Amino acid sequence: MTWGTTDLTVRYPHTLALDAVTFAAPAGQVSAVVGGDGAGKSTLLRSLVGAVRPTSGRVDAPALREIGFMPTSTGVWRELTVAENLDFVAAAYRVRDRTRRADLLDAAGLTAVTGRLAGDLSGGMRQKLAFTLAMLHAPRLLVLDEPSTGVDPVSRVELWRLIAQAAVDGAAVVLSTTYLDEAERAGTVCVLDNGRVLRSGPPEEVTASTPGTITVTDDPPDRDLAWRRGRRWHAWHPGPPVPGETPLPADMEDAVIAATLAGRTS
Ligand SMILES: Nc1ncnc2c1ncn2[C@@H]1O[C@H](COP(=O)(O)OP(=O)(O)OP(=O)(O)O)[C@@H](O)[C@H]1O
Repeated sequence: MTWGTTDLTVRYPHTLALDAVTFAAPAGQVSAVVGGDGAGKSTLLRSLVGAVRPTSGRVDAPALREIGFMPTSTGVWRELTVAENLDFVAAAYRVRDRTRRADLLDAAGLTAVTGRLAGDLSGGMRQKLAFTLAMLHAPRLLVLDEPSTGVDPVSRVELWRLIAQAAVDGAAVVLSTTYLDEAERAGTVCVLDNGRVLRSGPPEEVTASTPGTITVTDDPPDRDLAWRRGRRWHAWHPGPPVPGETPLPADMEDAVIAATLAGRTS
């Protein structure tokens, strides 16, 4: 089963947030949506869960009770304990399977803190609780809006393990992220800018289709066409390599930035 959108356009009063976006999220896979601030990531994810009404185009998603959604604001009740958060969602979705609940808590490393207020958890633990809540009713479509933002690198690894497992167990997982190294782990990547799809496909196809030439430099000729990587800069221009230039093979971060620059300069 594949969920997704076809030619989806969403217009807010002063903004065209999505412009004819076609996006596929197959079951058993993690599909990542990437792009800068305001690219339209949240609007696409919220459209999939029925929280945003399409201006035109189509959304294919399962019934609401078969969708799990983790919004950017984490989606936990801070004044409830971990156990009470789970009870609340279990009651709402009529989940009676205590084993699943215990297994998810265990996998998320939260078993020892079930009596703690969600508001007193660390940021990473809170994200894992939010993920557990979104997963509890075994949704067929799991939509996660920037699940790892603000999570430390160790917790990010653990969170990714849980996310990948949800896909292995058969869910179609859609997540947005601004961490482009993470997108490299997804089955497919959709690069958005200004509401348009710039690239989509498996990560290696997206990086292989990087336009123009990227080089490493200490002193980029045009800082609008360059980005910092560690202590050095990566610089981009739209043409093929010029004599004397050593082009750099793009990773996901380079590919997304180059595609965005190409989209804006063409
Ligand atoms: N409810 C709304 N009303 C009006 N404009 C909105 C609304 N929600 C989002 N927008 C605008 O639509 C565009 C896309 O926003 P969206 O939140 O989908 O982007 P995003 O890629 O998720 O960005 P960010 O990572 O900054 O949240 C932006 O220009 C934003 O200002």
